[in-house]
Amino acid sequence: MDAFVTRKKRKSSPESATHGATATCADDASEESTDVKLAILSSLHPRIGQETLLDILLAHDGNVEATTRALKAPRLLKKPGASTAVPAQTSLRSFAISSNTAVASLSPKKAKLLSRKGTTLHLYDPRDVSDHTPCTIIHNFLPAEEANALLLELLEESKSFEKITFKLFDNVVSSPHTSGFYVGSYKELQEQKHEYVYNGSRMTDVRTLTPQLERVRTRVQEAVNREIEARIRTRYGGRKLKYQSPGPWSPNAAFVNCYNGPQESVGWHSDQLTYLGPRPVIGSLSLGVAREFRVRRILPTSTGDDGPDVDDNNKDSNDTNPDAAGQIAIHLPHNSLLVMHADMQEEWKHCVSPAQAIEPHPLAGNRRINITYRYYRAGFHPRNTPRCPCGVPAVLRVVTKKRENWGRYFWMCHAGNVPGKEACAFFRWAEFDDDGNPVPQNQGGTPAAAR
Ligand SMILES: O=C(O)CCC(=O)C(=O)O
Ligand SMILES: [Fe+2]
Repeated sequence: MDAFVTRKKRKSSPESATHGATATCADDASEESTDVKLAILSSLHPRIGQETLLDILLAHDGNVEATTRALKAPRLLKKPGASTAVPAQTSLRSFAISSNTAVASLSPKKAKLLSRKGTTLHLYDPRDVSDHTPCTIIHNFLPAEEANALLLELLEESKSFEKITFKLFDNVVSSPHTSGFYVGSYKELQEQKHEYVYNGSRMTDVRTLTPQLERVRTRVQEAVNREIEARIRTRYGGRKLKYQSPGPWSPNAAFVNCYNGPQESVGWHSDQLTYLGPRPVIGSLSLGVAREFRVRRILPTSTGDDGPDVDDNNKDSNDTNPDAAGQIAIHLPHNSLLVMHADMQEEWKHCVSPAQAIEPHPLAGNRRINITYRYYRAGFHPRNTPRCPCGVPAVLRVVTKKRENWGRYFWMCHAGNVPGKEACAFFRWAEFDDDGNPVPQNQGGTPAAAR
């Protein structure tokens, strides 16, 4: 087994060098653990079952390149009676339970090792999700009748949902799914309509939480607070992250998304920090048709640009290589609660990509309903945050692409997202205390060019 972890890196062979991603995977894999190697092999050879892959990997001393070469040999693939069925589940946990040898060789893993350029790692098991992503998932979260009652209520609501429109460079585009926005009280509803700005516009359709949304909010709140505590204890070394709110998470708003059919989706993005503050936690409940939620790390580059030309949905409009970090797909079945933890929004992007096929749900047909419960922090109410000279509340963003200043937060003008309006040059570094509360600053901004 030592060979799995101590083998030195080899140079690419001329053969592998002609096969871009394959060459990279094979070279880098030589020092990694069995499960990582299996994940890579599974991505390179999706038609071959994991037990077979493990057997062949073991027979080749843990050498991924040799295993790949052997797998290309026709006798292995075309053996009469040999199964080449696509496994229903390609999760790390299933690698682990498929062989005692694999269990023995498992080591603590880092997500960055697991997903690779051009590959997608599929996670089904809650332990895999919490080990390899900044999320945790609870399956069968609500009692079945409660989940169904909420689903039916929101299917009815969703009949009047609309697509969100926003400006992307010079075009006005609309989201490839519909949504509705809910808050806890009439007062909050009025504030949302008159003080908050989203994508450069005021929201006209704001609703108060329906009875089921309200009831479920309490359950989500309790579960998410438990998950936050567990995450801090088990992953953050016992201390909350810098800027993470120390208080209990108490959701006061919910975006409800409806994906009607396999083609409806949401593109790669991070959720806006403007009203949630830094290091936010989000509780995301899925109902109806099961879909894949994909996540990937944001890779900083020396040339990356976090400047004003990036739209404020933090969409990947200027990302030329969205696959560079590899992707992890988290399976979201009906009645599952996904918690996006405090290390998610600033460091990872997520999306719900179009599906090739979906399995209709008995109550929802082709529809998937998703509720993201969110905690709008008082310190980030627009009356407490900077406003730029155009009169539009500034948006809060974080440097994620440039290595220089990576992780620094800033306020910038949002008017570029208002159709027909040009953004002004308002820019100011944001300052927070350790708990993520804004530190009062004088009002002046700095021209973007002077950064
Ligand atoms: O539908 C989902 O699971 C995710 C939705 C989402 O990312 C969002 O509303 O920001
Ligand atoms: Fe999101």
